[in-house]
Amino acid sequence: MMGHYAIIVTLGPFNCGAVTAPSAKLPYTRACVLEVQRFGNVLSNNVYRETVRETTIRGQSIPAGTMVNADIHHVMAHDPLFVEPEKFAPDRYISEDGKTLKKDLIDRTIPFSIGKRACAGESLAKVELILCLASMVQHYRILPCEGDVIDLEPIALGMLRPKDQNVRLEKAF
Ligand code: HEM
Repeated sequence: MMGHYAIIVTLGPFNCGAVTAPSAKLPYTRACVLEVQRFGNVLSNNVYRETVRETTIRGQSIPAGTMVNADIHHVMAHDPLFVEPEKFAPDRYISEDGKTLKKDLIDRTIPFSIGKRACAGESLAKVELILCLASMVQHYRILPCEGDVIDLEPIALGMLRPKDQNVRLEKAF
């Protein structure tokens, strides 16, 4: 609900401002996208890679030809910077001024992985996520159906898939 009001105040109710508005003007929407990606990290297993030569990491020798996996899910689900990481809480990203986002938390929100082989589509995907969420919330209130509770526990099948949910869309105006 807070996201809805923030978007309406920033962009207005009817125009297509979400398409052109700088996302810096939508801190709560950005916080929601970050928290959705942290909490519901879809590609939780990350992509397996194979070492091309023998290497050593923190004293641990890793032979060439070893399958390795950078566990991005562990960082987002267990880093102590995320207080009560099992809770869905977009507010955790908002600084005390209510306008800017906490950089240390953003730096540990890594659904696209990090380093040379990080997701090549990260910038595109981030823009799409903000636009999609802002445009939907600008026009509709998305609510659980009467008597239903939204179940945020994912189905873990290699990827973390959301369960089917029945939701109710109410025209915002
Ligand atoms: C929410 C959406 C997305 C998520 C969470 C995501 C996540 C990831 C992750 C975790 C990796 C593996 C990085 C690694 O191995 O360290 C990856 C690789 C990759 N992604 Fe995405 N991705 C998303 C959307 C996209 C889109 C929209 C594109 C293309 C337009 C894209 C293109 C790629 C490519 C080409 C790679 C392989 C990069 C490489 O091996 O160098 N992804 N993605």
